[in-house]
Amino acid sequence: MGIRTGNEYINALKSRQPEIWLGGEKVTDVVNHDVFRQPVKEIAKLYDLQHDPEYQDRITHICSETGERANNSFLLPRTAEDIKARSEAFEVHARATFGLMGRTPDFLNTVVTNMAGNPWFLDKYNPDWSKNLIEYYNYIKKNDLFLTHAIINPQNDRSKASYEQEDLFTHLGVVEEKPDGLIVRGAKMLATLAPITDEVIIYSFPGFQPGDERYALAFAVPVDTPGLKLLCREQMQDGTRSVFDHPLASRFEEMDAVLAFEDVLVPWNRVFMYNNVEAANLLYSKTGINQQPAHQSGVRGYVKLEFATEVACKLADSIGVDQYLNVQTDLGELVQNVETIRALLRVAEQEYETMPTGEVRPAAAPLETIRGMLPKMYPRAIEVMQIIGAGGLLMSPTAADFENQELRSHLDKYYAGREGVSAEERVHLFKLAWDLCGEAFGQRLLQYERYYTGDPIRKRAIFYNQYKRNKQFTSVEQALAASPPLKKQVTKAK
Ligand SMILES: Cc1cc2nc3c(=O)[nH]c(=O)nc-3n(C[C@H](O)[C@H](O)[C@H](O)COP(=O)(O)OP(=O)(O)OC[C@H]3O[C@@H](n4cnc5c(N)ncnc54)[C@H](O)[C@@H]3O)c2cc1C
Ligand SMILES: Nc1c(O)cccc1C(=O)O
Repeated sequence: MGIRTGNEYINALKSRQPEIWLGGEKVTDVVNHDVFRQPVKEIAKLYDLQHDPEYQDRITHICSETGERANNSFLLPRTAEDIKARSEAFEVHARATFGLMGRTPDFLNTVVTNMAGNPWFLDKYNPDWSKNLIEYYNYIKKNDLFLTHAIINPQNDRSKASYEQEDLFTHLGVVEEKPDGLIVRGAKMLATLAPITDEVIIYSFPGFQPGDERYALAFAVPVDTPGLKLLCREQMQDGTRSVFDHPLASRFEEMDAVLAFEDVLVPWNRVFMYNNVEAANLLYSKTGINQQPAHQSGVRGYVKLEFATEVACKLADSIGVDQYLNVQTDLGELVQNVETIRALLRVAEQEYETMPTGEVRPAAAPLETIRGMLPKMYPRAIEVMQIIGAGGLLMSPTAADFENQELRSHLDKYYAGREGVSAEERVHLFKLAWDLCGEAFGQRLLQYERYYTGDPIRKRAIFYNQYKRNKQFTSVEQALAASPPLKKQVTKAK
């Protein structure tokens, strides 16, 4: 099949009946459900871009092995040009959603591409696992499927290992082996966009301890596999609010779900790892899924930060406050943050690392730096937006108010911005900003930047420890060497 169209994606959703729970009810028609209708359309647009002559060659390539077209996120980079091709695809996808949808199909495509592109790692433990992964990669690429993933255990008691939780199967683990596969039970989170995807992939961030063997597993199943429940969080928009009043929230709600597996059968050919704490702890670093997906996240985060910065600038301009030094300083800081991320991305792409397998990866240090900085820079952009918009952010009338002829002339007068900015324009812009900096929708977007890549505190600590391990600190040694040891100096002074 190769690249799908938006319609093909939607038809695939229609052909399935996953068990989705939202607000105490089962969702039976996800495509036409108020909460999911528009997000489905936004994802469909991404699939359609692959067929748009303006974008096709920028975001897809002809696969040399199959002769079929595939998204560039399925390309395991082997040259600088491949990295560029991927970067371009990531950016096109991100710009289509202003970076507000983090788990668009390209994200997990990069994850599976890297797992399958490094079969040597799983081969060491069990050649069936790597064979299964390669087959799975070929399958999702051929059918251009959309995956969600859940790699974190539910919080429960974080001070205890999985096997120490009150119930052995609170966290997802293997119950038993059957002739046709594994029976798994328990929950995993935080599966973004799960209700509108085709497939679920399960693996984990490192952190397993001896005793956790049954939890040390990786597999993939269709989202409508019997026994799999998708437990959605409360929606942050109900799908009925006006696009004028909520220009972003009405379009880009990325639903998140806990995945609860109730004795689900995972066929053997979909098992990628099982019963191996060491392999589970090394999967993330050894197969490059700490690096290549971070490239996608970095590009998307850059687009989102730039968008938030532009909104803050337009907000300030619309009410004439960007003539003040304090406002200019805050906005300048945001623009410099955007430039910092852009520069880090370019360094990561140009100073790529070549693996013994021939794979090239954008450089780790700048990608890790983005990982560390975005969780601070994005909240800062939101704070600046709140400071600049001030009380005006709370005072916007609605589309219905503007449509009322009795009110209209009053609104046009009292809500106008600086000269040249009409009331409707200003209010529309302020509503867009409020979606980002006030609405629950915007708070989730902020929480996403803080945590999408794991715990930023522990990630930065790991980064420092790696830095220390690889660094000789030679310049400090050189500087110290210029002055003789203290004993000699004292002697000399005598
Ligand atoms: C909006 C959103 C979307 C997401 N989408 C996905 C997705 O699609 N798929 C997916 O798998 N994951 C997703 N993530 C989950 C993300 O991977 C986790 O949120 C992240 O790894 C942090 O884990 P946690 O939320 O369980 O926090 P916890 O690990 O429970 O941390 C809670 C707090 O305790 C501290 N803490 C916990 N343990 C320790 C420790 N050992 N040492 C020191 N401090 C500690 C942390 O610093 C933090 O402040 C998403 C997260 C968000 C917010
Ligand atoms: N956050 C990630 C994820 O959910 C899967 C794979 C990689 C990452 C990451 O940020 O490195």
